[in-house]
Amino acid sequence: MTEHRTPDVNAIDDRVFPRGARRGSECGVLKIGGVRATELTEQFGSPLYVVDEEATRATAREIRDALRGEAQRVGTDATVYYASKAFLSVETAKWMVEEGLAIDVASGGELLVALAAGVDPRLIGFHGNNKSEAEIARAVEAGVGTIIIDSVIEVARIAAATAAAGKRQRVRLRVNSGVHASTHDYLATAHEDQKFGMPLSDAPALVREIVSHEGLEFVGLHCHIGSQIFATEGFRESARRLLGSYVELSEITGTQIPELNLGGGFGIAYTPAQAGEAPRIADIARELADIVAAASVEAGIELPHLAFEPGRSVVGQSGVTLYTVGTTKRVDLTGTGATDPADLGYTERLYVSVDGGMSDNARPALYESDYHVRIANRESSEGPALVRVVGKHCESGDIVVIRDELPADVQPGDTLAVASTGAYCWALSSNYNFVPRPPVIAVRDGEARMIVRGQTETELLEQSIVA
Ligand SMILES: Cc1ncc(COP(=O)(O)O)c(C=O)c1O
Ligand SMILES: N[C@@H](CCCC[NH3+])C(=O)O
Repeated sequence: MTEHRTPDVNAIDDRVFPRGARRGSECGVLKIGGVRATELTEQFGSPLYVVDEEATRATAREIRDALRGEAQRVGTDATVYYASKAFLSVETAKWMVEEGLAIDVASGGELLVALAAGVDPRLIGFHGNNKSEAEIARAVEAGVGTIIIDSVIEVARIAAATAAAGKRQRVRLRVNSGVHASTHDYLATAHEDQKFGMPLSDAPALVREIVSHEGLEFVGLHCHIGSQIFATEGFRESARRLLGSYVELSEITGTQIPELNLGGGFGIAYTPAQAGEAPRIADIARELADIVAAASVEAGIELPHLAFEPGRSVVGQSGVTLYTVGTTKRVDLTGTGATDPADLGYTERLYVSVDGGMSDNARPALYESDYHVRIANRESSEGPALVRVVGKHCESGDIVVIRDELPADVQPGDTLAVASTGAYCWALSSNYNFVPRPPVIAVRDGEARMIVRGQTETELLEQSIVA
C-alpha cells in the first residue's frame, strides 16, 4: 500500500457509529449504549441488529427541534413526521411519539404497527401509490390525520370510504415538482417519469375534484424529491414551484391553503469519508425555512404550516449490525484490472465473509451503497488491510462493505460492527437462501432488550409446510 497513509483501523468514528459508541478499556471491545458487542452476540446470537435507543431519541429530538425551531423563526410552525418505512417496530413508534414526532406510514401493515404502538391516529399520515380500498377504509375508520392522495383514482376511493364511515378526511395531494434530485436514480422520486405523485400541472383539476367531495378536506400539496440527498437546491426549487400554485389552488378551495409538506430525504454519512459532505440538520432546517419564507413572498401568499418526513436521518446512524467472521480469503489485485484509485494502492484485497449479507442489508446490492466496518470484539496492533466484507448468499453482489480497511489479522470468529445500518436494513431484509431475519436489540444505559424478534430456520421451514 502507499506509505504516507496510516489509517487508524481501530478508531470508532462517532460521525457514523452511534454517538457514545466507544471501545471499552477491557481488550478494546466495542460498547454500544454501554453494552459490550460481545455480550450482545453471546446473548442474542449473530448476526444482530443493534439500535442505540438514546441516540435514536436524541437524533429525533434534534431533528424535530431544528425543523420546528427554524419554521417558527420565519413565522410559521412545522410538523415532523417520522417516515416509518426506514425502520418500524412498536417500540420505535413509541419513542418517536414520545419525542414529539408524528408518524408517516405507507401501507396497511405500517398503519397496524403504529396503531398497536398507541400512536394517536391524528398524528398519522398515510402514503402509498397503490393503497387498496381496504387499506383506505381502515385508515379512514381509524381516523388518521391525513391521507396523501397519489392518483386520480384515489380521490373517489377515499371519498367513498369517508361516506361509508360518515367521516371527513384531511387529504394532501402528492405532486411531482419535476425536480431532479441528485442522488442514485432509484432514490429520486420527483422527476416526471416515475410512479409517485401527479404532475404539478394537474393539481388545479385534482383539487377541484377533491373539494367537490364533502367528505374530503384539502390541506395542501406534498412533494418528496428523493432520498439520501446532500444538497438543498432540489428542495428550494420544489418549494418555489409548489407554492407558486398556491394562489390558484386557494381560489379553487375558497380559502388559503394551510399546509405544505416537503417530504424527507435528508442524507447521512455512511462512511467517515462522507462525513464532511453530509448536511447538518441545523443547516438544512435553516435553509429550508428561508427557502419557504422567500418562496411564499414570491408567490404572494401567507407562509403555510410546514411538514417534513425524515426517515433515514432519524434512525440511520443509531443502528449497528454485528456479524461474525466465518472465512477470509486473499485476492491478488495485480493483473485483475482492479485499479480503482479508491483501492488506495493496495495490491491485495482481503475478502471477509460474514454470517449475514444481502438478506439483512440489501442496500449495497440495490444502490452500491458503501458502509464502514470495525472489528468489535478486540483492538489490534496489526497494520491495515484492504477489505471487502461479503455475505453468505449465492450472489457475487452479496456485499456488505464494498471497501474499507481493517487490521490485517481479522480472522474467523471475530465480531464485526457495520455502522449506520439503522435505516432501510431491517426494513428491506429478506429470507433469501432461507436465512432467518436477525432480531433487533435496543441498548440503553448498559441494558439490552429485544424489540423485534428474529426468525429461526424452523419457522421458515414451517411456512412451506402447508399440507
Ligand atoms: C413520501 C416519502 N416520505 C418520506 C420518505 C423518507 O425518506 P428518507 O428516509 O430519505 O428521509 C420517503 C422515502 O424516500 C418517501 O417516499
Ligand atoms: N430504500 C431506500 C430509500 C427509499 C426511501 C423510500 N422512498 C434506501 O435504502 O436508501
